[in-house]
Amino acid sequence: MSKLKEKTLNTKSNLDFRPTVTNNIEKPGTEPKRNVFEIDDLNLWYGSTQALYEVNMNIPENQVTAIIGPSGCGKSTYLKALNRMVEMVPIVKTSGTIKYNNQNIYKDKISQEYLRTKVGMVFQKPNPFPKSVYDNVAYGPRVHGIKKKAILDQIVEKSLKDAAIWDEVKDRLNQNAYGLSGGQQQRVCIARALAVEPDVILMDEPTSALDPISTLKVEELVQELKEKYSIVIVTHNMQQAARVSDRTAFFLNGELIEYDDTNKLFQNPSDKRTEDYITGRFG
Ligand SMILES: Nc1ncnc2c1ncn2[C@@H]1O[C@H](COP(=O)(O)OP(=O)(O)OP(=O)(O)O)[C@@H](O)[C@H]1O
Repeated sequence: MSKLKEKTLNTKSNLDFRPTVTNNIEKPGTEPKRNVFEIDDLNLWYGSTQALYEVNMNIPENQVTAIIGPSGCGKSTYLKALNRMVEMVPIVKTSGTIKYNNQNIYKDKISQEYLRTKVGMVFQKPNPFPKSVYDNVAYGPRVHGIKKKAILDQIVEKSLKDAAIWDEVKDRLNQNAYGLSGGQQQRVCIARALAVEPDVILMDEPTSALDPISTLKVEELVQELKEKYSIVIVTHNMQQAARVSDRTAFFLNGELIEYDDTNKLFQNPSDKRTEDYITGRFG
């Protein structure tokens, strides 16, 4: 056991210590990544119930950032705060700052529509529209005013290719997306998110409703997508976080307890509560 781990586990003062939150530790020799999101002192309330406490966390560009923690710790709330989707709940109040590409999403003149285009979201259960595969993917571009069939055709093909589903659906573009398997539907939903050219893709437990083979396909896809996009993924599955992410954040009771390089967090966590969670002592 390393000295740090031994100390963390055995020293009373360390057990009581405030969470250590470290951002963007880079491996020697790698270029530091730019932050696509910078979150400072984020608090969030549903009415009088506080769900997030003083969250400080930077999200690097072109990386996969995993959010883990027990049920009810605020993972989905945090994710939906990033594109202001959480405000669809009317009783939500926030304080603090969320900067997306250096712009304060609450103060600067960023419309919610623009933000949700650039910061796309994929949900736990595949939620295609009851339309053809083609119309699902073309939906966003059409809303943005693209009408020419040739351009829409290109966008649909590129998005489906980027979502690693083109070969499976290219001969059934006009069939209803409901006729696809759950795993295929989820990749069509990812293609639908990609079709409006986002920067960031937020994924809220995107594989929890999928079988192991479909899960593997989505995990491989996440690895490919980070070349072009920044990804934030909420997952209950710690093996999944360890497999797909570069950085991992552990939340507990609305607090960000620890945020670090994924290898570091799983192999040598700094906080006893992280250690307890990842070793299955609670949650
Ligand atoms: N619409 C809502 N109205 C009131 N409270 C809410 C609402 N949504 C979430 N909460 C509360 O906020 C806290 C955080 O919930 P959240 O869904 O973000 O947790 P989570 O970590 O994503 O949980 P899970 O892993 O079970 O999905 C919980 O106490 C929850 O009850």
